Formats: sequence, structure tokens, C-alpha cells
Amino acid sequence: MTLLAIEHLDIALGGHLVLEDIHLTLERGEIVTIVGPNGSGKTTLLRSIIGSLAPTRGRIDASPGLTIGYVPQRLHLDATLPMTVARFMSLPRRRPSHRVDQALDRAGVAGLGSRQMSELSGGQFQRILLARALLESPDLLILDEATQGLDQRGIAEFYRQIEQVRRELGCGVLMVSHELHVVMRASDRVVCLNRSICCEGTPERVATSPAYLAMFGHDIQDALALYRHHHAPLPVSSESLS
Ligand SMILES: Nc1ncnc2c1ncn2[C@@H]1O[C@H](COP(=O)(O)OP(=O)(O)OP(=O)(O)O)[C@@H](O)[C@H]1O
Repeated sequence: MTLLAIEHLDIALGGHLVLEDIHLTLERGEIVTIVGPNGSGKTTLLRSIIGSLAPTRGRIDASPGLTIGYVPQRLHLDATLPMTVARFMSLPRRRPSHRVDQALDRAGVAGLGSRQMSELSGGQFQRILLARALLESPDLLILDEATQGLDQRGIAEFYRQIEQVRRELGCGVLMVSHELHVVMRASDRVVCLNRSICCEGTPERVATSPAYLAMFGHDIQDALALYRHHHAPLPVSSESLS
């Protein structure tokens, strides 16, 4: 089932075209990762999908009644402000406690409800943001560099949690990541963005595309080495590279 279909999308900001002629579809149950250099339009694309930026041209069609859970790049809370995890989960509106508990459980942080937000580790904090995005059991989970600041182990554990959420909810996942080695293992499809989409397909195919290599150079050799170490090569797919 197609959750999202983007056609001919342009976004102009401050008089500049930040996204140009984007075509993208997302199916239920798939994990799609957007990669690209700083300033390439990744966050802008996510913001247009969640409806906080209007298309300058083109369209974004969502399946009827689509619910989206969004995990932002970062969130700053005043550390002097006393706030429990349970209270944070009920902002801006109160949620039944069983829903809060279920979401915390799905995010792998069951039992943290009574803790102060200011006392959480970086990894726990990001999982609370994930739990908040899961409150409505979304059809589509969107994550914008949700693992920034976590160490390698924290990153790997976080993405394992995302895979488990995908299995449990059957939702689609669209994420932006700079962690190429994780992208190679955790995604069904990779979209390489640099104002427009340079290439897209399975991780193996994208990783060997000239556009991708020109952008990420040797980083990708390390990422692939790690990927091959853990996994047998993927079968060659018929997905096209543009
Ligand atoms: N409100 C705005 N007004 C004008 N230009 C903007 C605005 N927001 C973003 N931009 C520009 O749009 C471009 C894309 O920004 P965006 O944040 O989408 O990139 P990104 O790929 O997410 O970058 P990063 O990897 O650094 O997070 C950048 O050149 C940025 O300066």
C-alpha cells in the first residue's frame, strides 16, 4: 500500500530553490533513508511531508487518513524545569496512561515514566522522543537525524528499535541519516538527495552509483566493508538508478 506519493515537488526558500523536481513514493512496511551532504534539502523534504512547508510546485499525496509520527533532529528542554517523562509525553494534550506506557515500551524505555527529563542519557532522551512519535501508532514514522550525539552502540541499538517498531506496527519509516554504515544495514531503500534526487535504490546499488561516490567518496567504502562483513550481498535488483 502506498503511503505517500510525491510528484514534481519544488520548494523555494528565501528566493532559492532548495528542492527541485522531487519524485518519491513510500510503501507501508518499508524503511527508506535519505542521505545527502549538509544543506542538500533533507530536512526541508521532511518538513514538506509533515505539512509545515507548502510546495512551491508539484504535489504530495498522502493515503487517506494517514497518521505521521515525527522525531525531530533535536529538542532543547530547559534543564532547570522539573518535568517527568510521563508529563512530557502528555504535552500538549493529556494521554491515557496505558497509551503512554505502551509507547514507552515500544520505544524500549518502559518504566522511565517517573524519571525527570533532565536526568536522561542522550540515548534515553532520543527514545522518549521516539515514544512520543509512537503515541498515535502512526502509519508513517519520520525521523530527522534522530541519533545525533549518540555513540556507535547507541546508534545501532536505536536503529534496531526502529526495525522492531516497523515489525510491530507495520508502518513505513522515512529517515534522514548521516550514519552511512547503519543506513547500509537498516534500510530497504536509500535516496540520495542533493537538491534533486541523484540516485535511489537498494543500499548496494546506490553505494556503487557514480553520483553517490562523487558525494561521499571513501566513506562509503568503509560503510560497505562493514556491511559486507555482517551480511551476504543483496541480489541485484531491477530498481533503476537515475
Ligand atoms: N527558512 C529558510 N529560508 C531560507 N533558506 C533556508 C531556510 N531553511 C533552510 N534553508 C536553506 O535550504 C537549504 C537546505 O536546508 P536543509 O536544512 O533542508 O538541509 P539539510 O540537508 O537538512 O542539511 P543538514 O544535513 O545540515 O541538516 C540550505 O541551504 C538552507 O540554508
